Amino acid sequence: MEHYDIVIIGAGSGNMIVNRKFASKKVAIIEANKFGGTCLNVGCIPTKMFVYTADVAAHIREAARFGITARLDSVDWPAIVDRIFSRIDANVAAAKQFREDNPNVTVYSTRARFIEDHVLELAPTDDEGAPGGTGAPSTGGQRISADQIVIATGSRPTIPDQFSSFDAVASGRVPVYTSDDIMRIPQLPDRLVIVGGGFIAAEFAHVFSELGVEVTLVERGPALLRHHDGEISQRFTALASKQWKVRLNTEVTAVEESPGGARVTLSTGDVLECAALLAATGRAPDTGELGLGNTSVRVEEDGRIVVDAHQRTSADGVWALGDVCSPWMLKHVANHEARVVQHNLLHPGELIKTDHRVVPSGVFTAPQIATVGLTSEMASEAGLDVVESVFDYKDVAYGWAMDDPEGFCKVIVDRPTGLIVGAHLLGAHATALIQQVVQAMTFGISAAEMARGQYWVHPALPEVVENALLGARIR
Ligand SMILES: Cc1cc2nc3c(=O)[nH]c(=O)nc-3n(C[C@H](O)[C@H](O)[C@H](O)COP(=O)(O)OP(=O)(O)OC[C@H]3O[C@@H](n4cnc5c(N)ncnc54)[C@H](O)[C@@H]3O)c2cc1C
Ligand SMILES: NC(=O)c1ccc[n+]([C@@H]2O[C@H](COP(=O)([O-])OP(=O)(O)OC[C@H]3O[C@@H](n4cnc5c(N)ncnc54)[C@H](O)[C@@H]3O)[C@@H](O)[C@H]2O)c1
Repeated sequence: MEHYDIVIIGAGSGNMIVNRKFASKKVAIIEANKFGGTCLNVGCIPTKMFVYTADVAAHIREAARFGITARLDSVDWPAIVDRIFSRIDANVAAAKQFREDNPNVTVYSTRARFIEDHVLELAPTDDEGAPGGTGAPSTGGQRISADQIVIATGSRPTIPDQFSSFDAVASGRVPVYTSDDIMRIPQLPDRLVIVGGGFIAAEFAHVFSELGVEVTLVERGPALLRHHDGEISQRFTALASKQWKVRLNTEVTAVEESPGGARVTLSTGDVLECAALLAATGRAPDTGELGLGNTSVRVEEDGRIVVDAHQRTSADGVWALGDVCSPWMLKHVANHEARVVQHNLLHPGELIKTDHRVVPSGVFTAPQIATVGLTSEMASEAGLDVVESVFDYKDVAYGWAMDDPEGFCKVIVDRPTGLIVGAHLLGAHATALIQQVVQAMTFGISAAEMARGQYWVHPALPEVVENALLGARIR
């Protein structure tokens, strides 16, 4: 049996662990699907390339408001897909080649499964599953062992259980797309039903509707993005309902084949006709086929691997990082955790801890949304004494330039300390504007210091954050 110093399962964020400091280590990286994982192949990067494309279309549609005559004549979907994936696919191939060229690294392009804490079995190499994989575990594959094993197997999309009871879906006559495959469909559907109302639903609704597709969102809860701050969720739900058809408190009760594609029956009794159906109903940690039952690695009820602050699992010498163990399924969190594991593998006597105190996120929809820290609801539940301040884009000069009627920035400040405990933005460039608040929160800069202890470029958009902070000044 081949033995390694370190084996990494999953070449998403796991792939960034190995650098030249590992040159003296014998390493194996096992990837069942594509190098780069979710973010590069089917997640953050392609979606944002589609979102930018959709934003270009939106600017053309809005041009008349600014006295510019422009018309969106047509959308060339194959050209859009080609621009995005020719770049991504080339990167994926280069990343894999780079690893294969590392003299101390062996790349296994297959699925791994634990036989015991430090022994893995590799599935036959024709197992070409989707991210997270579909291939059954092999019983006759090669076995390898390692002193240290890093589980970085990410997460996979979930499809509501009831869908498997629909004949048309179970037989494959009506495909249910997920974020894994919707970006490479051969042609744009005329009508798309998206089930779900979270991050993925909000981003794809924006993309497809700006490219000319009629979009209906079917969300089982009472609002979209409902785990966000209440004011963000409410305002976004209202704005979304103007752009797309939004069905709240609703579920899909039947899916049948129809001449145009699919006929979708809702719990309200309404029937929707569509050419394509996208499930955006959440993601689950990808542990299903890892054989964790053969190990002493503990798993939460929701399938997440239990890790301590150093990213150690309950099995000695087995680590985990990213979506497979994190309550935040976000790439910047997976990257941070990978850096912690990287350090800890190299310095077993000086372990460092993961810092999850200030984790921001952005939803690249229309309008953009960004958030960090506590929501108003969380602050109130925690019984904190806080000051909240909201400032609208329309009340700063750059908001005039953009003619933005709906954007706003909300900051939540802890009264006793003057420190910012949360910030929430809805509006253009929200995902960039949040970064300065992340910085203040991370380094303990108070709202007052942040507002008046520095210059703010005039008349730039960050003035909306400056003014929100001024509104929350305590002293
Ligand atoms: C549509 C979409 C958009 C997103 N947009 C954003 C965004 O804008 N910003 C953001 O922060 N996050 C975003 N995310 C989330 C982000 O992509 C993930 O949090 C991140 O990629 C997780 O990284 P990871 O390394 O944990 O897992 P992954 O990148 O998923 O890597 C896991 C790898 O392990 C492999 N694997 C699994 N099981 C096995 C096995 N048994 N053997 C061998 N290999 C295996 C998989 O094939 C996969 O390549 C998005 C996600 C999606 C789906
Ligand atoms: N920009 C980003 O950072 C970004 C983008 C995309 C995805 N992600 C990550 O991926 C994760 C998964 O995204 P997601 O949008 O799939 O999940 P999500 O948890 O954000 O949203 C899922 C939504 O689907 C709804 N839902 C679930 N089952 C349903 C059903 N049967 N019928 C109708 N509605 C149903 C839920 O109520 C929820 O609103 C996110 O939590 C996020 O961590 C991040």
